[in-house]
Amino acid sequence: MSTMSQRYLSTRGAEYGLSFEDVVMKGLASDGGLFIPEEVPSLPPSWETEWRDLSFSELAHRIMSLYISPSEIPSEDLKTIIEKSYSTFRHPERTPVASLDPKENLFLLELFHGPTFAFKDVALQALGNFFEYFLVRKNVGKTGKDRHHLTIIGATSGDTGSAAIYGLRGKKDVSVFITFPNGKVSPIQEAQMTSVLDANVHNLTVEGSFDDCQDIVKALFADPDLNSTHNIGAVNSINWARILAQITYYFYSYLAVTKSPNYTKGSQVRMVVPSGNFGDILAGWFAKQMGLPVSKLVVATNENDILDRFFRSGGHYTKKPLDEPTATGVKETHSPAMDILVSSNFERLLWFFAFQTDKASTAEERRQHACESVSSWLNQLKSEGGFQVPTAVIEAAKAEFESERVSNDETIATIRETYKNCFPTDLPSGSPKSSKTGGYILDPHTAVGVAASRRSIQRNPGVAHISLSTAHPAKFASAVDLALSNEDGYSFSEVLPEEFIGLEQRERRVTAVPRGAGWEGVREIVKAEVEQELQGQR
Ligand SMILES: Cc1ncc(COP(=O)(O)O)c(C=O)c1O
Ligand SMILES: N[C@@H](CCOP(=O)(O)O)C(=O)O
Repeated sequence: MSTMSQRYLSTRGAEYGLSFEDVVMKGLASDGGLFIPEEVPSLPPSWETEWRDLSFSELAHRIMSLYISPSEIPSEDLKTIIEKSYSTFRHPERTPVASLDPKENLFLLELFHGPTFAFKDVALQALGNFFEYFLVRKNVGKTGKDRHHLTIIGATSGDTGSAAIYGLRGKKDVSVFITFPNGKVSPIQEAQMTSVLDANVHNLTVEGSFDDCQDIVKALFADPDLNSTHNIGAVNSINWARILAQITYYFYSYLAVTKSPNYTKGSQVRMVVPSGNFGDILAGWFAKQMGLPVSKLVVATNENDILDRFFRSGGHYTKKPLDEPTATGVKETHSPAMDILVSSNFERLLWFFAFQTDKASTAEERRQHACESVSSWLNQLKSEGGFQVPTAVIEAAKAEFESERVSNDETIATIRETYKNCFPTDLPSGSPKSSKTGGYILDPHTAVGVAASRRSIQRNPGVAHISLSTAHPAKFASAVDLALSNEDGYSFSEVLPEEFIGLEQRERRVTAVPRGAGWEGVREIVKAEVEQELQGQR
């Protein structure tokens, strides 16, 4: 038997009553919507005492069990999947917390201790193992063409791609295609992806931006031809498993911070999240909705600020700023993984706020209305470039969220000021700091979050802030060098993990999608490369 939080529906209403396996394997719903649980589960009443001293994997097991029926994945199997996923992390705590600025109650949640040094590993190590688990089960006793073969298609601005590749390389019955914007990911990120030569890994460069790559992926999901011949799957945060796996570190860090000697007992906790596609902070919202006592979630954007404009404009979600109608798309910033014009996961959040604020008397009617509202908003986004949500929806959103926009200059200044002024004494092993001065070295995405945290602290003195550190600075050498090259004791080579040494010189494999080939061109490449890969196995 499954509970409502273990059953899933599409935000646009065409599919409902799906299992966790269905939504993981499909990725995107057939109506273009995103899968969400029919209900957000509540926490057991004694969760805080019971969960306080659990390991990261044990905590993940408790949380995931609320969303995955044991009739689908027996509890012991789920435990094995989780333990395998996090055994690849370098730090025993998996996502440790450091006291970045104890005087200000500012903590940093380090999410970069996984194989590719970014927060995406937390979800993509698990997703790779979920795929493997379901494929092994589907293929018992099958051979050759009868085997279920999954074709993963993803878009990346740098981090999802490498984390997905590391989560899936060499796995049986799955091919992974990653599209990324040519020249717009950092050299280390590009090398991380293209130096993986396993036969089931395919990198494709696209002329354009991350949004162009994301549009190609969505068009491929909507293509009946490809879907009837290949089983298409997703690794982007459109895949529900990505959001689910990330919920764990919101609980883990809350419990870690409230146990820290640097935490003032009883003070409220805010969490600040550098945001692009809204997948990371959405997991925080699920945690809060389940009952995690976080007083506010703060969305931190770079100059690609559609989310910040939504909150500040009273609920207008629009690709182009109202006062900048001639703006022509995504800006290139020092935090390139967040150079995203449209945040795909926002649809999930809007669905819940539409559902919660609807006045209909039954949950069934409210669900249907929420699907209708979301479908109409997303249609408007496509046809008119934006939409306005009702007052009740923006008010509900503001009760849970605040937002900050951080400029390029502020990003660099924050990396510099942190290096000069923050010398945490409780640093986890593998944290990036100068061995001469002890100054902490932020990556530019994390710096966007820290700058937003500083502003939030000014308005809310005494409130504990957990700022999410989403990547290791070594992935973004140019921004870090720009901020620190003149600073005493700084040397980039010192923060370079041994895993990155020589990476850029390794042999690579990548296919360039011809300019103007569009999603149809990508489809033909996918078909040809899958065929070639399968022939190689026969
Ligand atoms: C390093 C880094 N920080 C922040 C983000 C933004 O996260 P999200 O897209 O889940 O909002 C990304 C990309 O997604 C990233 O790679
Ligand atoms: N920043 C991301 C962009 C893709 O977002 P996703 O979270 O939806 O996979 C990246 O690094 O690729």
